[in-house]
Amino acid sequence: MAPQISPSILSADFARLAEEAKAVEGADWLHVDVMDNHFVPNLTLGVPVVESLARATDTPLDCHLMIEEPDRWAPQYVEAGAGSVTFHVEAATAPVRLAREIRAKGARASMALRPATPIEPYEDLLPELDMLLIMTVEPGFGGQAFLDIMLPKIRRTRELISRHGLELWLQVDGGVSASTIEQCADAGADVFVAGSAVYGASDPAEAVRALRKQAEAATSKASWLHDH
Ligand SMILES: O=C(CO)[C@@H](O)[C@H](O)COP(=O)(O)O
Repeated sequence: MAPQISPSILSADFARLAEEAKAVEGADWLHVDVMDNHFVPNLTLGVPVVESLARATDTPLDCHLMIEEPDRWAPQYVEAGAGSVTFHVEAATAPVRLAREIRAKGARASMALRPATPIEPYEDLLPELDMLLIMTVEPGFGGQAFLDIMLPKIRRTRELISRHGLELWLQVDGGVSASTIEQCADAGADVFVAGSAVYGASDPAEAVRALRKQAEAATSKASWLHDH
């Protein structure tokens, strides 16, 4: 799959969300950070804002739920118009049932891992998912430095995906920028969330195009793409 870019609205101006969503039309997804001040120490937005955003943009919404009780809430984000819903495995009670429910309701099912959560215990769950998100910062805030100690986990996850012959997308989120996106692509990521690198730029749409170009160039040279 060609690399995809998903600008994170956490770095956008929340008073102008519709305009900010339009400013990145041309991106593959709009990444919507849902935080409840329990799973992470920050509070953002909920179902009604996602419903409004879905009406305001043609870009599909990639909702990242950094919340407790995702089993209860995730289906409501599908109903609100999300094209992809990511829950955290650390918060989910029944991740397989939840992934199946998200898919049955018509969205892509995605599972996220905090930096300290290993992938190996979840190998058998991968066929239930459309995307796996490896956090490359501690979730909660935009603008943090990329954790390069996550690169081996990205590589191991890409190997598992290839070994099982899965179509699973591998997303990275946190500190992804012009300085780090190539390392992520080389390690095996193919969906890139970028907040400050897009909304902090003078031309967010151009920042998306530039990140995509870098990711495409790095992916075309990456061994994971050619060795399998
Ligand atoms: O989920 C999160 C933070 O928890 C991210 O989506 C950030 O919003 C990404 O922001 P940058 O690190 O790219 O500035």
